Amino acid sequence: MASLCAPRFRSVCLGPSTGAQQLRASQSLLAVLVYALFAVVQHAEVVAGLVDFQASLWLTGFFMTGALGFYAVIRSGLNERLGSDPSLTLPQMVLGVLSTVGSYLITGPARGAVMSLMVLILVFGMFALRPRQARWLSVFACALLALAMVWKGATDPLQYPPAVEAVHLLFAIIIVAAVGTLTARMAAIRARMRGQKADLEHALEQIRLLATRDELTGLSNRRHMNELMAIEKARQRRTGQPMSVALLDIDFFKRINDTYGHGGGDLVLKTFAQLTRDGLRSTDVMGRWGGEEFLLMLPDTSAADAAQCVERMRSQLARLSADAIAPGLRVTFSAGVAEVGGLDELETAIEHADQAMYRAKVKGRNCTVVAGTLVA
Ligand SMILES: Nc1nc2c(ncn2[C@@H]2O[C@H](COP(=O)(O)OP(=O)(O)OP(=O)(O)O)[C@@H](O)[C@H]2O)c(=O)[nH]1
Repeated sequence: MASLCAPRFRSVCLGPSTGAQQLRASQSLLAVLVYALFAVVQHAEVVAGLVDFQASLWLTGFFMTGALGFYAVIRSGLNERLGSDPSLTLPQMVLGVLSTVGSYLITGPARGAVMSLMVLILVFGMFALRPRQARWLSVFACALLALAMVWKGATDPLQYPPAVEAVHLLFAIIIVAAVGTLTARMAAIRARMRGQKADLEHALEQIRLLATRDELTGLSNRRHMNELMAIEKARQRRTGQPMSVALLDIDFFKRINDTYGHGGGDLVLKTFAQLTRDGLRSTDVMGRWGGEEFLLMLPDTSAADAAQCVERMRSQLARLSADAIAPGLRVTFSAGVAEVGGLDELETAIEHADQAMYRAKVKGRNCTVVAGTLVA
């Protein structure tokens, strides 16, 4: 029963969303509990005759309203629409500083203990504030405390003797400055770690791209093609659908290189890859198999349909004006198509496609041959 209630209680208190938003809600709820405890202690001070009841009531009203307000804003999700600090850390800490200074003003002889609360607030900031915010908060806390001390020293010197206030102020400045510096350092370390994490993610993405893509054409490389085909083959085994592969080899590519230079050859490869890829179904995958050779995988496609698809690519390529690459350049390719049969392994089908492509070359190039068919 308890285990059933716990998630429900959690969801009611922290909201249905998970991750960062739930963490924010739980932290603001924790702050509400800390303020409630603080109110209880303050009430004990009222009972002990150290704090005035009216003043305690006003202060308790102030910080409980503030804390519950922050919790309500975060629990409702409104904080996510409020700009760059959805955790509302800085405003929550400003509330903490104001409440602490308020408490210092009304606590009289026991006010020394209140100073430790200021440290607690700044330590909370260590985990969330940016360096600039942490410095700003330290200065704000010191300035506000100094004002409170000067004011009380001037208006209530019996309870707040100026000499004692001066000592309190000095200690407060030292402690707040030290904690503020540590907070700023911690924030800087966190910022550096965030940067390193982003660099690492970027590097991982680069490694993934390098491992799966052909650098020149942007197509899947041979290794990635093998992986994708193995996955597709496993799927095909389950569905019983046909699947075909086609090997496309640019004709007389050596001559293109010799005539237009290696740069011209590269441009032809890139243009060829772009053009042929654009005409494919989303499930078809085109990869660079080697040099000027490309492998096309066509799931749920018979060899005859695959050959038609390759012929469509051929007419698209024929319509391309290769003059943009080099005047008078004409690019054609020869292709071999093979169906990956029931028990045929992929390697066998690719071998058959390769042989068919070779026959297309022998036949005079710029044509497609389907494996297992007679060539006129
Ligand atoms: N520019 C460029 N050339 C490449 C690249 N990879 C391989 N090649 C060249 O592609 C040429 C392939 O030539 P061959 O294997 O003789 O084939 P081909 O000239 O296309 O003749 P057929 O295939 O019989 O029509 C070689 O000169 C390779 O150096 C590349 O990435 N860029």
